[in-house]
Amino acid sequence: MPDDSPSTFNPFASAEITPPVSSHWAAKRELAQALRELSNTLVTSAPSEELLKQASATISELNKALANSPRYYGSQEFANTQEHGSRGELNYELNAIGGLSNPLSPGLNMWLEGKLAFGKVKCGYAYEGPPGFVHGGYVAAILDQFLGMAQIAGGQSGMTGTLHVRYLRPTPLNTDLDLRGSVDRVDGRKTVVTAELLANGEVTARSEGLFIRPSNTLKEMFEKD
Ligand SMILES: CCCCCCCC(=O)SCCNC(=O)CCNC(=O)[C@H](O)C(C)(C)COP(=O)(O)OP(=O)(O)OC[C@H]1O[C@@H](n2cnc3c(N)ncnc32)[C@H](O)[C@@H]1OP(=O)(O)O
Repeated sequence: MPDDSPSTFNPFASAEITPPVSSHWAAKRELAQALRELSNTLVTSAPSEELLKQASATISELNKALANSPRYYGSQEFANTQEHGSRGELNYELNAIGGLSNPLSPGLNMWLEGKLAFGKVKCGYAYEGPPGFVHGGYVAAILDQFLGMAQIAGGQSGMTGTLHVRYLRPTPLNTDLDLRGSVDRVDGRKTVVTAELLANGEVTARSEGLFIRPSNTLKEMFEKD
């Protein structure tokens, strides 16, 4: 059983990708990466219809085999098993933007250095919006997740109340993107965090998020088993 102690798991401690907590998650990370590559190939290739249909049938068969295994719908159900990791560990694997075992996630890596937050991500062709550039919705999603983590630098945790993004220039695909951010101010349950997204050293988007630590009622709602 994985160690559930939060003191042994801090994926934001350094720029290094935190290793998976078990061989199960290591194998899932590999499969998620293979699926990302498959998505990239699908949106950048023009195979024959025959090959496309053959690929659909093969993948459907594989999906049936995977679906026959024990199923847990959402990270809370995984956590309830007490066999697949703590909530923090599961978020690191399954999150929509940073989850390394989630093929939809571009695998945003984030870490803290003192009061500053940093991140790295690269978006392939599956994330295209304007030709050659990242879809603005993904830019906002990446910034949302990053700002959410950066709150930790101010010792806070909360949900996004508002997110403001100023798109300064298109964000290129297939390019190492850097993020940097910090807590601007904390006022009770409210934390304002700011961040920038950079490509090749140039800021492509600037954002500010207001994060609100939920009231007890909401907290109880999220934490119910
Ligand atoms: C480490 C990884 C972190 C990941 C972060 C990822 C970020 C996310 O994507 S989170 C998902 C997106 N966000 C959501 O779904 C949030 C949905 N909204 C909610 O759950 C609630 O409205 C929530 C939690 C924001 C506030 O609820 P609650 O705690 O009941 O707030 P409430 O007591 O009514 O209000 C508290 C204060 O905040 C203000 N406030 C509440 N909501 C908002 C809002 N959306 N915008 C601005 N101000 C707000 C209120 O006016 C009040 O202000 P004041 O104290 O000055 O009167």
